[in-house]
Amino acid sequence: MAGGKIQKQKGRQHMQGIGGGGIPFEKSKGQHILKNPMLVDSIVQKSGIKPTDVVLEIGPGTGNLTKKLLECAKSVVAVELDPRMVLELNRRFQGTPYATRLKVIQGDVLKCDLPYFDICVANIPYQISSPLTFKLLSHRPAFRCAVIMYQREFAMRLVANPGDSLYCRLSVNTQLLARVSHLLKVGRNNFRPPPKVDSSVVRIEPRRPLPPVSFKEWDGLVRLCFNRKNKTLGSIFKQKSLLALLEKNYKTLQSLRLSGNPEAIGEENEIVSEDVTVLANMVDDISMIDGERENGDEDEEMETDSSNNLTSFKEKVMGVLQQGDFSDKRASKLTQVDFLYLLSLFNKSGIHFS
Ligand SMILES: C[S@@+](CC[C@H](N)C(=O)[O-])C[C@H]1O[C@@H](n2cnc3c(N)ncnc32)[C@H](O)[C@@H]1O
Repeated sequence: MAGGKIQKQKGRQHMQGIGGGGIPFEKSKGQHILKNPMLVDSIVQKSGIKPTDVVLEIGPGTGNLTKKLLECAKSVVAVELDPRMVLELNRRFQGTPYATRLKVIQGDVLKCDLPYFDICVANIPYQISSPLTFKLLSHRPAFRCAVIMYQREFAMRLVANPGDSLYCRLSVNTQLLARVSHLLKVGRNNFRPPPKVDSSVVRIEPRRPLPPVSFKEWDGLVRLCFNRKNKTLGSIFKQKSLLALLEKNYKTLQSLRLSGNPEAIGEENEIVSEDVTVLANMVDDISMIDGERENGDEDEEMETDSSNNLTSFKEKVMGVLQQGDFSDKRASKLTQVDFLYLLSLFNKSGIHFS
């Protein structure tokens, strides 16, 4: 493995330890280098890389994982933010048989265009976990699988099932687009310097084909439901402000349709063409915290006998929930299929969430 001994950096709290070539690690860039060769081997082995594969590595650092990837793959494209690491990486592989099969892109992976790849294998900086995951999932053509090291809690949210305490909007949205499975638990002492949290390696396999749903609509509905994931859908959809918003959407779409405006949503369940871009955009606020609102921060519920315009719209919404037997259900227990069914029922009644 590359890298010398860890040295204490007095007075430089953002730098913890020295990497290969004497590079001080920067905490702000999530620089925690894998130091356990057996773990690196295990990650590569579980990735199932074929000799014909192009592998994308994000954040190669000093190249400990990169070297093992180069041993199995046709080629490796590595995207690294830190120019010092890029220099170190080039120095490490220069003059070796690997040099011609490694391409290093210097830059922020969230901002650069990703090339074609079959598999992504990466020990990523944890601060970009969410946007990076959805950037990968919106990449086309879709890759075969990604094997990624995440902070343990983030990983457990990705793979959480209905009823699990960590089941949240991140779980539902990721699992709509991909099959996710937990591969390995990784203790913090496998890294230099050790991070404050434990980690897990997760496998992500994009679904092909993707479910026929507008992701903007999907995320609109899921966001509402998980805002209060332990409340019944009946009580969530009784909120006056929510009903008013949905009704406004409903009326706008009705009038656009009547006027023949092409921007109006056409056939129910039609998939809009910009969907893939939407995936990358909709994740900005999908973080580890699912944003459930505290009790006491409740919107006013619509009275059943209120005689304003909203009453009939509320009945329409309640009718949709009853039709699918959803009134007493909670987001925390709903499966992908449940959400897809609920969305289709709403859409069939002309109610939309984007
Ligand atoms: C957790 S370290 C992994 C290093 C190496 N792959 C290993 O396992 O030993 C994360 C690496 O990602 C790089 N990095 C941080 N932010 C990045 C970004 N936005 N785009 C690309 N690389 C980034 C860091 O400089 C660092 O080298």
